[in-house]
Amino acid sequence: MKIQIINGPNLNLLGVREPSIYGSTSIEDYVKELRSIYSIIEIEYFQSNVEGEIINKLHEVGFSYDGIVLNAGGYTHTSVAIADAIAAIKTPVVEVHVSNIYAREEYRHISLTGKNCQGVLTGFGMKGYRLAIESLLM
Ligand SMILES: O=C1C[C@@](O)(C(=O)O)C[C@@H](O)[C@@H]1O
Repeated sequence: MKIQIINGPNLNLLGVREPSIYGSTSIEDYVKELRSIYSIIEIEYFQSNVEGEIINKLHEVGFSYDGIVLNAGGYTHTSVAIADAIAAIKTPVVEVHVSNIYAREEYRHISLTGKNCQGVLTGFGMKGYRLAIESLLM
């Protein structure tokens, strides 16, 4: 089984960036932990601050992988193109947000991408990535 985690803009700074909102665990450490918990799954990690690179990655894995865990960061709220890419591929996508987007600024309450995903997990901290993997295993 192959799962691709895709993180969007600024999420390379998880652990450093606004720790009161996003916590202090780095994504590299968290992915290591996930790989040790789910040793039978191939978990690939990709991060980009560039919208087109996220779309290219969705296309690249979206017809062969078993699941995609996507945190599109700020593009969640703005990117018709990422939403279209999710709709275009075959692999199920689970959307994750570390923070609870509904408890924050109003412009974060809209997810353009969520509608094309199998489901959305928001506000569970880094645990959201694990919950998304669990949902893909069911
Ligand atoms: O970059 C991010 C991170 C985020 O996706 C989250 O994981 O909580 C929430 C977004 O609103 C924000 O732009």
